[in-house]
Amino acid sequence: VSQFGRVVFFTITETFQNLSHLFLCRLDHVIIHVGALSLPESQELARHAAAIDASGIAVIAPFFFKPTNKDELIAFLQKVASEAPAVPFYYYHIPHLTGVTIHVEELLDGIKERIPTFQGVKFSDTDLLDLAQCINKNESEQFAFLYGVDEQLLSALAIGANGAVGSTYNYLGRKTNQMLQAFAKPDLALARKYQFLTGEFLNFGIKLGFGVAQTKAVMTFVSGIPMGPPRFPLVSASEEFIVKAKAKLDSIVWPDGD
Ligand SMILES: CC(=O)N[C@@H]([C@@H](O)[C@H](O)[C@H](O)CO)[C@@H](O)CC(=O)C(=O)O
Repeated sequence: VSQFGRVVFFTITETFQNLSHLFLCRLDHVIIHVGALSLPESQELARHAAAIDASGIAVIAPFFFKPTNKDELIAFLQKVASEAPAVPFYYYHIPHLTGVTIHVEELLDGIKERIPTFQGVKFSDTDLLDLAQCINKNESEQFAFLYGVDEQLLSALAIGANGAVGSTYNYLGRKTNQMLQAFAKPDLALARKYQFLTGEFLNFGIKLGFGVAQTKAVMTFVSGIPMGPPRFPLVSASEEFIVKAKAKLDSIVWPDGD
């Protein structure tokens, strides 16, 4: 994970239909998301992930009856993690979807004592101050900080994120790898050029109504693998979106042949 190895991170219930395709390629790590509104359901998913030798499990904060402070959130996470006591555990922070805005910096304080398998965070938030504090305060730990706002990955790298998980890597992965190489050199001007391409595509898509359904449509036309429709209340992307998104992506991916 920390060397940007190939990582797949998904929700069990969302992706069973695609598993046959998944197993056609070699993956170094499979981190299974086992979060759910119901604690027993989440625990059952954690036990299942352990039984099938997942490389890790991840959990979002429950978002109907929400934890209101760090202790409540840790207590919930601990009850899930303890069902898979030998499996590395990741907290999946995605506050704009869960509505749980407890700072990760706070959560990490003493987390290893409560959750010995704690391995890191999937950080899907634009609050880079929180991420920076997490990294700064945990330098002596080997935590993985997997950033999840693709259009801001370069900024997260600059403050020490050591991995990434995101939807655009399914279709702008090569550009992102080029960005990582430029960042490692370091050639920041070149890295920015690649980062801006992701932003350009998303900005274009957002104006047409971009979300999970549209991501599935893009992944389908890029890979040729049918991703299936989204679940209600989401509805499938329109033909108009698909035609325009395809043209835009082609103009971004192919102009210089790389
Ligand atoms: C809300 C959402 O879908 N966020 C994505 C991003 O990759 C996002 O699509 C991208 O940054 C565009 O905004 C990831 O953080 C989440 C994700 O890939 C996942 O949960 O599988």
